Amino acid sequence: MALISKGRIKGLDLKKEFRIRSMKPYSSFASPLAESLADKECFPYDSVPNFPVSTVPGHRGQLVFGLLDGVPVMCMQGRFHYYEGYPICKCAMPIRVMKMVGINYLIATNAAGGLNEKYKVGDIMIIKDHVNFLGFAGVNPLRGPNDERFGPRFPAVSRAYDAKLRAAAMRIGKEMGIGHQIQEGVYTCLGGPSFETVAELAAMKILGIDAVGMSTTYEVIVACHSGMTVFAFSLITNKCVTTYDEEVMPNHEEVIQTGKENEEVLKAFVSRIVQHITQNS
Ligand SMILES: O=P(O)(O)O[C@H]1O[C@H](CO)[C@@H](O)[C@H]1O
Ligand code: HPA
Repeated sequence: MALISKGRIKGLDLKKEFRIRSMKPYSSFASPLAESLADKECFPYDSVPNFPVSTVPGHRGQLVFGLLDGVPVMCMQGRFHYYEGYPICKCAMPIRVMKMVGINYLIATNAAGGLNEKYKVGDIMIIKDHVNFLGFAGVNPLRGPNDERFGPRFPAVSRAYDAKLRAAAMRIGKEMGIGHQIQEGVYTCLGGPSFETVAELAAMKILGIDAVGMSTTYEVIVACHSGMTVFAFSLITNKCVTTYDEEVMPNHEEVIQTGKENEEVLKAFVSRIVQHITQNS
């Protein structure tokens, strides 16, 4: 989800480049947060020229524009993952569309497995940093010719996750009475779609990783490259299976179920962070 503000990127014309005028407003299904927006306009991904289409069960496929408690926002219902078969730059393309429509703040959320033993299912982990395993193998969304209109060839990402917003989110969590559920940690993105092996998780623990997923880092890199301010968090939807004798295996159903159970609290959390951003920017 992202906040729309003035100041579209110079030299880029969204209407011209994406023929946005040809997109038909559409509304059928929606996640509760996007559903709760006022004055919504929805655009299914397959109506946007050159846009990828989400193939993951539980991941919807439309862009939703509207007002969240009076603040103009753009939501993605359904994101793109490398394991779906798209090049990584295409997975991150919606972030560039956001930049082009004048967005300067990105709030990225994901479902992740809790590797840190202190984490419980249902915890919210504010992301303070990431380990981009895909990038270790050269799978970086900025690979290829650099488009200078968005940002520099070699962007720094060492402060990708805004420290002030992280602190504010921590405060907001406490004010909401969910302080005990809020964590702060390091997220990693794996290629997926297979979940991790026990040995892989043991290695990741040594690296200081707290939560494991298959998204977000490539979106954050692209947002950071184009100068957007980023806040991101993981909902810990399951505990990582770190021994060979656990009865339950990692599964997507548990991920979906935990997401559903926490919809309302996440919606309120995001809404309050959005209010904080508008009051402080
Ligand atoms: O990161 P998001 O898109 O929230 O989803 C996470 O949940 C799915 C696995 O259950 C994977 O797609 C993983 O990345
Ligand atoms: N591993 C990887 N990705 C995930 C997980 C997990 O345990 N849970 C949700 N997305």
